[in-house]
Amino acid sequence: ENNDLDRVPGPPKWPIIGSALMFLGLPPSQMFDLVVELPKKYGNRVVITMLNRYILNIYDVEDIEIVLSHSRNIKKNKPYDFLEPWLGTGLIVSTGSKWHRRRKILTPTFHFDILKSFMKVFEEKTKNLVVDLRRGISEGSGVVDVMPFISDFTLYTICETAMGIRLDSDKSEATVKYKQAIMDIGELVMKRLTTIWLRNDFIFSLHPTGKKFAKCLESVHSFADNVIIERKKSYEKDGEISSSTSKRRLALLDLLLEAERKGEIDLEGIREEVNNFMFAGHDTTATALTFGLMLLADHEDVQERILEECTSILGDSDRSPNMSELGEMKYLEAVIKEILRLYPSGPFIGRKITEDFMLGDIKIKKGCEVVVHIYEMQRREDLYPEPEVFRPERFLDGESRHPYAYVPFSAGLRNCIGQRFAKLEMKMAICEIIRNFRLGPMKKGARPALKADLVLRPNESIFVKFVER
Ligand code: HEM
Repeated sequence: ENNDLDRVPGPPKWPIIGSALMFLGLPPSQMFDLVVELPKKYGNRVVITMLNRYILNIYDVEDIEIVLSHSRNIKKNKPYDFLEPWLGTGLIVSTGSKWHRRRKILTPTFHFDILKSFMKVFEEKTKNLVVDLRRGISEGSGVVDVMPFISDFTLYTICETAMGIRLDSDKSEATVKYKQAIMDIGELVMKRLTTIWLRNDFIFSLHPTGKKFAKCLESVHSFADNVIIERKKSYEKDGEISSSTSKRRLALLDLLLEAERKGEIDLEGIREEVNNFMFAGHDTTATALTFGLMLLADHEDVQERILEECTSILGDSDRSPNMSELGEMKYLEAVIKEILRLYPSGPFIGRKITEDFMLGDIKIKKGCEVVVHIYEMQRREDLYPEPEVFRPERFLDGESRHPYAYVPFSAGLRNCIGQRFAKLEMKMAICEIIRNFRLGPMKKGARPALKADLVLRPNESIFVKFVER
């Protein structure tokens, strides 16, 4: 049968296995480089085939707009299946009416007033981060491997805002196990994704990676279940959320329990969503902040402008900014935009097409997969002059740009539900770090190789010099 995708360029295809050979056994960083090379070699639309799969890769802003703004092609593609044992069919993986229902239940969770109530958590966790960094600095003679510090910070923050649990101060065995499992599980999923034979359920279940994955799942699920059951008990007892234990900080879980009472979701569904938010809200912001500190360390002028802006808004006071003050920080906002332009935490996202549609002059048929390459698009010379240069000013000088030229949080119906949460958290963290420290690079202009992971990651540790202000 005639398929327009057969006319689209791409790497050599062999019978049956298609282009799979070129990816086989590649370490993650080489895989990432290979993907980045594809449009340079084949143009703005590249087709890869694999067994019976057709995967169209797109890099052009107009194509990306058509795909992301499509109101019915909202199903995720194949690789997301491997997240299912962990995330179920929660908001990230679900589709169709289930996705619509869940999105409706969860949207109010990111309402302005609820985000405002999270500010206390952001503030407290940021203060702890500064203290931890100070310890790291003295242990490392001024040099810090930033990712582990930032990763703890974002994990503690999402955990407390989503479930009301303090992972940082709770040293009980279940909590320690949970933290470790959450840290390990993404890596194990990634290993499975990149190792062809581990994709088979039976082989995976017998392999050490699969066994470790099963253990992690057990810890994650039993921890989440306990939190939910406890919360439900006190919810039922009080008829409302007891403010003494929650301090009104359990917004996500509150809303979900409320929805359960109305019969809109069951306990299994609540567990799914708790897991979805613990995942989506942790690594994404951790990796963005880590790349951000690397870029800031290289640009002292940008640090100075951030500091000037903080001082002009907060004066001599050393208190943390509140939500409206963070809103006034337009330069910091541009800094965060520029960080996420260069290092979007989700470098590419995929769809499985459920309804034929036209992508310009080619017909995309039901069953094929489309991968939107956010990372490469946001580094296109025609959209961003000197694309590799970190220059927050490009978001301040009124340059006009295609509305889909900047989509680190995706766009359309399946955009990131947590984007305002993420921006507030990042703003608070960068603001407080810059107020306390002057950052410097280990080697000016050095950029780590990147690797394809569940989120974009550096292939090696990122070290930054910290000097107390
Ligand atoms: C800098 C940080 C972040 C970035 C760059 C980011 C990016 C994205 C992207 C690109 C998507 C679309 C994924 C896809 O189509 O497969 C997405 C979806 C999602 N994000 Fe984020 N995200 C960030 C932080 C957060 C945070 C903090 C939360 C939660 C508190 C969150 C929750 C979600 C959820 C639940 C979805 C699925 C939404 C749906 O399909 O309806 N994200 N995010």
